[in-house]
Amino acid sequence: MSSFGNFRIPAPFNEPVLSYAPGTAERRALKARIGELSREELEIPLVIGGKEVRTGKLADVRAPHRHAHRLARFHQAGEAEVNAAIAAAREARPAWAAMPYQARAAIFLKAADLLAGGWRPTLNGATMLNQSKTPYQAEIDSCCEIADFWRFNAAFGEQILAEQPISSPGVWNRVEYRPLEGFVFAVTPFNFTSIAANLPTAPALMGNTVVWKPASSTVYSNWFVLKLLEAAGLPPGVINFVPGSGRAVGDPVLASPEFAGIHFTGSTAVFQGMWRTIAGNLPRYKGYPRIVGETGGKDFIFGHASADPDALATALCRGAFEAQGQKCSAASRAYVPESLWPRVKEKLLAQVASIKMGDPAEDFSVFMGAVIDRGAFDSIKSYVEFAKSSPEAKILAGGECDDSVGYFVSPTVVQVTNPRHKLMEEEIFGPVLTIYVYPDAKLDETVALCDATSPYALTGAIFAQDRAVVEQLGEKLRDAAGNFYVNDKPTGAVVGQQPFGGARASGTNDKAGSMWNLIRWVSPRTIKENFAPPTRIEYPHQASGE
Ligand SMILES: NC(=O)c1ccc[n+]([C@@H]2O[C@H](COP(=O)([O-])OP(=O)(O)OC[C@H]3O[C@@H](n4cnc5c(N)ncnc54)[C@H](O)[C@@H]3O)[C@@H](O)[C@H]2O)c1
Ligand SMILES: N[C@@H](CCC=O)C(=O)O
Repeated sequence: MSSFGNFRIPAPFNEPVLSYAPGTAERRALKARIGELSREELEIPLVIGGKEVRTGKLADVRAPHRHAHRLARFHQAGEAEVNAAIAAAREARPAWAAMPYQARAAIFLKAADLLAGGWRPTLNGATMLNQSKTPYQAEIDSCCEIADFWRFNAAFGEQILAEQPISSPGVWNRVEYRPLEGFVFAVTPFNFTSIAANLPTAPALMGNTVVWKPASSTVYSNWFVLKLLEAAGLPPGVINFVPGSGRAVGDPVLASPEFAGIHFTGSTAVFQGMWRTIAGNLPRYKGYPRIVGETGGKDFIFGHASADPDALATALCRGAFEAQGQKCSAASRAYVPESLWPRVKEKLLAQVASIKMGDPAEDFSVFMGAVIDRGAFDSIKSYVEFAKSSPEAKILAGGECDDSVGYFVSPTVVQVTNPRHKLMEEEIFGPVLTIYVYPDAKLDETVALCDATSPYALTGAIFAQDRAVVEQLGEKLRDAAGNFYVNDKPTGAVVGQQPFGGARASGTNDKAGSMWNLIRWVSPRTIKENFAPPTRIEYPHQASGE
């Protein structure tokens, strides 16, 4: 980009969601690409300073719905590779930081266009195979949300740079938004390919260089994100790809004096552990590292007697079971008034009974795939078993767990008599919805329970037609969710429309895909230039006379 024009970032737009309905071109292209991907097992290296590195410490990535199907083996990083990645980030930083903002943004804008075009079936196919997502769930994640992150972030970054102070006569005040001094550590979760794409690229857009640790279970789909960025022209060393176990990568990264910030999404326990490590390491860092983390949730739907019962039941079903309930935003606990329960129950159970579960990459008619891996399966199963043995819980639907072919947990609806039941409090991160039916007359105390029952505050939804009630619930549940929905399910936030993130134990609420997130990756420098600097030290009041 030359300096002979004030170039503007093209206006961002949300990538349209394709339908994949029978007979469509996108369906044919996706099926063909899934076929190709399924036939080839990858061996995935680390990528440090643009060079592939093989450690020989291999781990598998498998298709959750068919664990016999190995998608890839990947090389895992140890301390030596982490140190090499930090060195590569250091080396790449000066040229990357010096590149004009518009030139950096152009790489991500190009990546978005490549993704929306020829790369679409690859990213969606890889996500369907690796995260067991249906065509729709893959499309909104690994195509649309990634493209949206890249296009909107480019525009938000431009907005930040345009934010300038006023100047008095004879003075020109300026603020430059410098990248952080050091490297940024991006640590990404398994459940959204889009989050894996956003966490390293948001700090990179603002001029930082990055060490990226993907989740071990999804190194396969994440690998294609890296290849796409390379195809769009990302220079070597800007994002260094270092898969490996959490501690093996995390500990040496957090011990580095050059560590300048972490961009994390994952569980609350891991984030809190890393925060403690960072606090302990503080004296060795050059500055105060930026700590940005979006974490767990125990997301609620609160129904009022004035709600449309069919809309409420549908939101419960879609909100709880899409993507196997493995969205941090998934509806996990619900409060339904007695007066509405018979109709809601009937509709919900009919919808759940109609859910087809299976291999979503093979059979496009399924609604749910498998949960990500053995660890997730065992953990979710333990909650289902707990519900089965609890005198305060009754399983209304589902409750079957079968890992013979894939890690399948059927969509499970549990009714509890105790609103403080373990299943109402803890994040399960699977297809389990727990419902407490409350007496209509106890609305106020049930709302208070909803607010206080879990340590999280990520997403929440209320269903009511009575406007006064909508206002009242919005007020009383103000701090219970960072993303709050009225008469809609609590999942499916769209970049540019519903900036995403929660508070309390759910994270730092820096809102992924927003200006507020990008501001965390810069360290502003204020510059005052005086056009006529004084040449004498005296002030006018010192002159003689009255
Ligand atoms: N709030 C949000 O926006 C949001 C979005 C998606 C997922 N999530 C949350 O993520 C969780 C599910 O994802 P997950 O199972 O991948 O989470 P996780 O915490 O198990 O893992 C997240 C990442 O942290 C890494 N990690 C683990 N220990 C580490 C350590 N000591 N040092 C460095 N890295 C380490 C993992 O390898 C992985 O890459 C759920 O709790 C879900 O609610 C939150
Ligand atoms: N942003 C996604 C959730 C991301 C967490 O897993 C949603 O709104 O459903």
